[in-house]
Amino acid sequence: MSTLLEMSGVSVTFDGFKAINNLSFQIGEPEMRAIIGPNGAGKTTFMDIVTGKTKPDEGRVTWGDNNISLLGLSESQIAREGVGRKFQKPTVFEAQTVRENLAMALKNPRGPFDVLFYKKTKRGAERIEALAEQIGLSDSLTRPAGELSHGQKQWLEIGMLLAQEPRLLLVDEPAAGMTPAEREKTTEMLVEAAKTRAVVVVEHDMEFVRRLNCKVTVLNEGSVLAEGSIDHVTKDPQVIDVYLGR
Ligand SMILES: Nc1ncnc2c1ncn2[C@@H]1O[C@H](COP(=O)(O)OP(=O)(O)OP(=O)(O)O)[C@@H](O)[C@H]1O
Repeated sequence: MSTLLEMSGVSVTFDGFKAINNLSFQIGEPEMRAIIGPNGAGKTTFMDIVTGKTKPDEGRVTWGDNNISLLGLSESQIAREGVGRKFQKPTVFEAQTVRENLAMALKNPRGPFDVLFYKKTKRGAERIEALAEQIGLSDSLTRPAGELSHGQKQWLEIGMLLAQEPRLLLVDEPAAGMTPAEREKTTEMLVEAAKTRAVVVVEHDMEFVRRLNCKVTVLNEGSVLAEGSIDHVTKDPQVIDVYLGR
């Protein structure tokens, strides 16, 4: 496993308040990583830094085989480098079918206007079917996305992100609002995705985190408080004190 993303000594201050405080963090490729921590620990800000939405005051953020700095890149350049982000609320095109949503999201070497190309060619159709299979929506390809359940919309959005073949997928609280069965399926989907890329999941649901069966980073007050297996971090007295014991 090689290092894909490295943050070192990163700090961000909002109105005099250090939301991220000398944070160092590494993620490998491929790797599944969970990030947990109390409200205000800096989890969202961390993702904002990776995607270029927030620029740190200090520190380095390097990426990829040539250790390029992400700090000089715009949000769209970072997305093109292969960073995908799934926000908590699903944002799919409700009036379009599942198939059309996936077709729109596919990385298209012929340019952004050629949705029909993907719908009509064999390769495009196969890719859509494979993605639908991966997200458990094979039977729903012709349904408008607006008709899907909350969990299914989340899966569709995960599929749309996977269509772009990100090297790093950031996922914010995927389990929120899902039924236990949907959560289980979501776990399987993310675990599968993390076999070929880096996936970083921010989640409060500890059962969900346990099932991801991966290294866990605990953030607190903008820094790493603990890191390791779920059993390691859940036994850590400091983690119990600031997060789990509450
Ligand atoms: N744009 C901003 N301006 C001012 N303060 C901010 C801004 N964004 C975040 N903060 C503050 O920075 C701290 C870290 O926030 P962040 O949203 O990253 O935490 P979090 O770990 O994602 O929390 P939660 O679990 O509640 O989502 C919080 O105290 C928050 O109020």
